[in-house]
Amino acid sequence: MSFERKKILVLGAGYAGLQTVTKLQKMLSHQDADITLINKDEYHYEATWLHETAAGTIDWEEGVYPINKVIDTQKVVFVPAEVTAIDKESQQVETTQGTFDYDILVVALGFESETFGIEGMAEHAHSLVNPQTALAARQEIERNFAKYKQSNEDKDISILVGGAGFTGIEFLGELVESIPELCERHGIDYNKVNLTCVEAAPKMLPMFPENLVEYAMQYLKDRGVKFMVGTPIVAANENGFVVEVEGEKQQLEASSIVWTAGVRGNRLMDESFEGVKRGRIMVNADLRVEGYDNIYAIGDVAAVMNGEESRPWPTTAQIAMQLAEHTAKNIQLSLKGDKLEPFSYNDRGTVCSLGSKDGIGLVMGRQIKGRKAALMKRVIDSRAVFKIGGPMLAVSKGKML
Ligand SMILES: Cc1cc2nc3c(=O)[nH]c(=O)nc-3n(C[C@H](O)[C@H](O)[C@H](O)COP(=O)(O)OP(=O)(O)OC[C@H]3O[C@@H](n4cnc5c(N)ncnc54)[C@H](O)[C@@H]3O)c2cc1C
Repeated sequence: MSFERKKILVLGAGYAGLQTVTKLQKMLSHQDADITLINKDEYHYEATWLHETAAGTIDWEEGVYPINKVIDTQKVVFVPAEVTAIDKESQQVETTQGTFDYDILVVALGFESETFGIEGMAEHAHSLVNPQTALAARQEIERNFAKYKQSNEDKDISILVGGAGFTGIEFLGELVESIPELCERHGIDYNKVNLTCVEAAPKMLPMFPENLVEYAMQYLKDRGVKFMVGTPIVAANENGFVVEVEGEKQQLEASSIVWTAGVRGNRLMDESFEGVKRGRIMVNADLRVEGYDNIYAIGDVAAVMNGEESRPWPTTAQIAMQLAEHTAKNIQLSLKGDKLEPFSYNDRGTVCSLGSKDGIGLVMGRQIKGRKAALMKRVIDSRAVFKIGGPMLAVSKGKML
């Protein structure tokens, strides 16, 4: 390829940013471009495994790997730093490790918790947005079990989960697996543990057909989970959630509260671009930001339109990785002076785990449940590791062995 050497700057090393870089390093030679990747931490984390860290079914180290392990350091400079500002006019990005110029920018700064202004939620509830927050939830749950045994109280141990969406249900699926073991370790009767899921909408898991939702709900109910659907949480405090039932406010007491009902794109997006809604910016068909031919936004910071339904695709790891592959391809085309290609999403389906041995899913239009779904989930999780890090990483970090 012969063209002027460009500076490509990629922000964020989640599924979107890291997949972009690992593709670019294969597609471009050192003479073609300077590639720099900036990420807060020195490691990549599997965000789709955070509920497992939070419930204690995996150690947090199992869901992370060093970024240097998957990048070609001959072609990519990795800078561990926090991005603090994006200046589109001067084509510069400010970070805690200095200012970086770019010719082409890929913004892949991912998601944060969204509490929709519910009073006290951000201060009092745990969220599952990165390994630190997931670990904090787990440590508090474990501390409460240890304290309970020592206190000789006759009160139950209560955990409240806000939200019966994908993350809330997957988290409950892990909890019903880890809590019996925690009870055994501390000599606590499992019947003394209250697990309650509170959901404002009348229905949980809206992306799945009714029979699969029923299956998941029954699976969790059989293991002691109580559901309060159609019950909005109006506040959170040191004692638990305040909910509204038939117009009356009620305090639900709990030793741990976890909020899983909302995510948004990175707040830096609202500060850096116009027309951003909840941290997500609408992108053109070729994944560039309107008005900026040299800026791509991908993953959870992007609203990518589903042409058929006239609304954006839900933000997922699956689409983030496809957006990344497409962005790498379009960057290569742009460097050659060729026309960019429009993105088209290949939705392969979704699997919601219920712990490590069960689950529900819609894959290639077919329904699956039980052990088959659990196995499929392990395949999906391992595939993400393989796609970014290749076979060696899939062997050491994947879930197939
Ligand atoms: C518990 C859970 C389960 C999920 N399960 C599934 C699933 O089964 N299937 C699925 O497809 N999706 C799932 N998702 C959604 C999926 O995890 C996200 O859609 C995906 O992580 C988005 O990828 P991303 O690369 O855009 O962002 P992220 O994964 O959020 O990565 C963003 C990266 O940017 C870094 N960063 C953020 N801010 C800064 C900054 N200022 N400076 C420097 N670096 C920064 C972060 O540290 C991170 O490394 C799940 C999410 C959760 C929470």
